[in-house]
Amino acid sequence: MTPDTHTLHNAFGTVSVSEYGGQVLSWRTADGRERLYTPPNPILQPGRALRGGVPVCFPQFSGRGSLPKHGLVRTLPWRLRARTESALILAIGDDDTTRALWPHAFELVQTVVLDAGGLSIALDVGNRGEAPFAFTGALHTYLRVPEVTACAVHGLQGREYEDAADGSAFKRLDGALRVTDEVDRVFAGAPSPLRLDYGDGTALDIAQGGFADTVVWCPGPQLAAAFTDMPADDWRRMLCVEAASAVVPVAVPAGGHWQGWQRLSPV
Ligand SMILES: O=P(O)(O)OC[C@H]1O[C@H](O)[C@H](O)[C@@H](O)[C@@H]1O
Repeated sequence: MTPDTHTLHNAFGTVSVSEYGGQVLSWRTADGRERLYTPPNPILQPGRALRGGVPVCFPQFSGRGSLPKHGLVRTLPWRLRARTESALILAIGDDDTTRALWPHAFELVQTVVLDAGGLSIALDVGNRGEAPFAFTGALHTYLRVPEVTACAVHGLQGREYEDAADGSAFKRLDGALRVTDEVDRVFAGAPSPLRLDYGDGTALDIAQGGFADTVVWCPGPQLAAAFTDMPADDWRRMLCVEAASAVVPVAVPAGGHWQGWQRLSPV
């Protein structure tokens, strides 16, 4: 059965969110420009992560633990909890599948808002159990770009990062971040906002809160050629700028909540 996709259209554009993974799949600004990358023929298969849009990674970022890569919720059904003229709210809680791998009672509530400020996605992590838990995670945003090698990400210059594409070596970024090959960088305690200059006279401001880190990822030509779920040359069409808490796990006390968000504002 194809999971439902919910679409919201207002004066500021159109956004679509799938119940599969609670994943934002498309965001068009009022000028009709698609701002998120998804492959032309996305592979929708139960249990398989859907590439593109904004996957929600929880309770584990990437391979930083013993759970499946990027955690559990990107391959599970979420449900629409509410919608307004400017927001779609989706939620997921623990079930037998999640408890078998991660024995905690949780509820995630994702609020996707389309307004004059652009697109904002807020994630509320609730601990419904009687003991504290800790998680890592991210809003793994795939930004659509006209040509990634023409782009520059400003705001991270002078910052130290962990280079996951080079044995997790720690390095320092000189100048703007540019992409000519594989990039997989974790900036701990990253500043906000960043500015993505598309290289065509337009830009996107990327702000975040709650999430401590920013991860910038592009597979580059070699990795992309090995992917079965996107065309080999599409590494040029995407750049992931992810609001993440990847380095230091977030602790949520019993009955407590944590909130993190990312906001994308066209300039
Ligand atoms: O291919 P996926 O499982 O969706 O992961 C895609 C990417 O996510 C993050 O950005 C990680 O830093 C990368 O190392 C990883 O390759």
